[in-house]
Amino acid sequence: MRKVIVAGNWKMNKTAKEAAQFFNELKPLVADVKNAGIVIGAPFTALETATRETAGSNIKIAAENMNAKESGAYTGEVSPLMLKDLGVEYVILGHSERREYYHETDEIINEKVKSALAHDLKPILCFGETLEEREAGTTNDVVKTQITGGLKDVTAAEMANVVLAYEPVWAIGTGKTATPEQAQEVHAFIRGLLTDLYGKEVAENVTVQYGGSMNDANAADLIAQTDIDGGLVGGASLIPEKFAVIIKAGDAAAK
Ligand SMILES: O=C[C@H](O)COP(=O)(O)O
Repeated sequence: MRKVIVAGNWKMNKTAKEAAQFFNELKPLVADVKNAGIVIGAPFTALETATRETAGSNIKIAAENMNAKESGAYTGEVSPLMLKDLGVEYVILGHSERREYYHETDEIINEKVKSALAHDLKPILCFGETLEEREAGTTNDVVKTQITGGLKDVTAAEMANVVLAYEPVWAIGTGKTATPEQAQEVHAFIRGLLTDLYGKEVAENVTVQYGGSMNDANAADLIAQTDIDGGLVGGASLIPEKFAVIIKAGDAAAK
């Protein structure tokens, strides 16, 4: 059964104190959510607070990145063992901001995906085209390259623990959300690609989120699309009341 998951990606926002306040406000707003998964991606410095404040609740915690290695001379990096030690369950990987600002390639991202799975962390693998690539008509080529590159050597069995997030770069942080039709067109392509890679049964059960200016006003129409299974939300996930509306839209769609 394909799971709808609504995830927030706080990016470089919220101190540990602000994170505690956020969860105190969000938890009562979504306590009755039973059908959709809820995940919050928080900065490394807020992860311990986040897992403590959500222990025993229906909210799971994600890191926003990780190193593929378990330990070593990698100044400033955080390992999968460190994330597991904090009770983190998911890790966002391959976000376009990591690809753009920190030059993460499909090969680097694939190593991280495989390491996350090897350490019992669930990767949320991000991918998506730029405006130039969309205008050039190469959206499907870009999405195929990033998915096949990011999932290289990932087995059909491991796909049960993988979440995919289609995030058109031109929609991230811009307020220019893809229309439900635009998003569904690419999500249908992704479903077909997964069928080619892993077979129909696996493809039908992979959660594929949409991300890119999803908010409380447009979430329901996006998540209502056949092949959109929730969202990966940036700006709108920083505000408990707004993010609760998006979570409830996912919960309604999951019924
Ligand atoms: O990971 C989240 C995406 O980057 C979307 O961010 P946004 O909702 O602020 O456009």
